[in-house]
Amino acid sequence: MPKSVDYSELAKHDSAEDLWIAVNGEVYDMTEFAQGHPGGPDVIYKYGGNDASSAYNEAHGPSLIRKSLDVKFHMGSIDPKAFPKQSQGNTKETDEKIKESEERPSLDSIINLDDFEQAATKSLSAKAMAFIGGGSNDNITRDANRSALNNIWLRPRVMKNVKNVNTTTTLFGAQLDLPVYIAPTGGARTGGAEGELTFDRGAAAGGIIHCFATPSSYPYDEILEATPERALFQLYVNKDRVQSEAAIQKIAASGKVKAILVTVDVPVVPKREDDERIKSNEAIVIAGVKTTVTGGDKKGGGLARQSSGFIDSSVDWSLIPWLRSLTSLPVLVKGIQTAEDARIAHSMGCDGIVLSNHGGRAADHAPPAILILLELQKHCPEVLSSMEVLVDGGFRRGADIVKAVCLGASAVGLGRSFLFSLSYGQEGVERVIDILRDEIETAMRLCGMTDLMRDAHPRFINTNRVDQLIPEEEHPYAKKIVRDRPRL
Ligand SMILES: Cc1cc2nc3c(=O)[nH]c(=O)nc-3n(C[C@H](O)[C@H](O)[C@H](O)COP(=O)(O)O)c2cc1C
Repeated sequence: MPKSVDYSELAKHDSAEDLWIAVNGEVYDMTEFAQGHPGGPDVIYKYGGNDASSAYNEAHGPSLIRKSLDVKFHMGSIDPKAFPKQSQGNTKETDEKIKESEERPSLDSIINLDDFEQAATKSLSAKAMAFIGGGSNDNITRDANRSALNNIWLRPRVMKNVKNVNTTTTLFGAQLDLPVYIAPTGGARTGGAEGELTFDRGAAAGGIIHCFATPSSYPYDEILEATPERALFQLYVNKDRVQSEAAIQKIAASGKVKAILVTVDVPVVPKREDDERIKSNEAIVIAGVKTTVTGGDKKGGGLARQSSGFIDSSVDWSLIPWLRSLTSLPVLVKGIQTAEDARIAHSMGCDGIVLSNHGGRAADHAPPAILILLELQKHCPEVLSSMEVLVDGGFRRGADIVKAVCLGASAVGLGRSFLFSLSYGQEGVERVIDILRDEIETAMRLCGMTDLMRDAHPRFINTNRVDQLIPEEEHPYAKKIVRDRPRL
């Protein structure tokens, strides 16, 4: 019989050094856990001594907290009616943010992937939209991902009998109907429905594959249970390596995970200003909680930057042999942005790489994803022919995917579009896949291709408008300046 905790007892534990919160009628001691929370400690501090159910439920599956914490941190049960009116404001906050679903367009009226983003503004909170939609700093790379794709032209060939077309492919032993996967997005429940669980079911129904993220909204065993056959797993290496080892063992034991994508492009959480603005406003209401974060520094809100928490920023290439010693699953490095690093990954014996700038959420001004693919074509085509090369960032049209495959990509990942589709549950996810299938097949037919993976070739595209953006390996004229006399 769990101990019963009353509100006055909960309310006493409201500081960073002694932090209890209530979630869905259960009280947990979060003092130790808060610092390692993937979303940063502040959001937990904010609810110290109080009910955090609404905020928790927006981004997490119901059982995650119970399964992530040692049983000794479960302090007992609390009757939700025990909360005084003002502290039930959390629910009101969510109600205000989750707008009336009647405003939302019907799924039938959604005809492209941008429509999903537009529709999501009707059902998601401003905070969720900022978290999902935002990139780093000025969003230069986020937006350039798309504009670079838009600057690559197709070269349609005609009279090719395109009555029947084939878009299927194989990725790490998984048969896919399309060379497309759901890119890993932490806390997918922020987009709606059952986050990762909905992605797994939707990907299976639509004949593609989902890569679930280390900071998932649900415990891994629940995600794997919802996965009929196959999935990919994205790994952020934890400062506490034991936790990463345990995660790898758990996902490998399921037999469903086909490959591990280890993400290396965010050794620190960059400055995500869209997200930070909203978080920093909320930080003002952190009342009576002792925390070193006060809601702003000279660079801005700063909260996202201080939530890098669990990611190990000391990771270097010795990571690859370490991963190899733990698992025989294929290992891909996610976040490769130069030909130099693609070559190193190749020489380290990785099974693949993911060309990605994290959807413009890592280094702002990093190159657009499709241009990294061109850089590899120019400087190290051997990498493309001997490893699986995945790419993500800004892909929104079937023709975008055809362009990437023409340049040698094995498959293309999409993050935000799938998150926005969650507002419509599994049907939304399947609809994204159907739209992409239709657009890919149409682009193939219009260009004279019948079998995508066989026929795709750079001759189907014209990259003249972006070719001057592909760097030489050495700067054409600038040299590192070594001073030959001491500074004055
Ligand atoms: C809300 C959100 C959360 C993300 N979380 C992760 C993550 O936990 N791990 C990771 O490797 N990439 C993460 N990504 C990056 C995606 O895997 C992918 O690189 C990016 O979304 C592709 O760009 P797109 O959104 O323009 O399709 C995230 C992206 C978004 C939008």
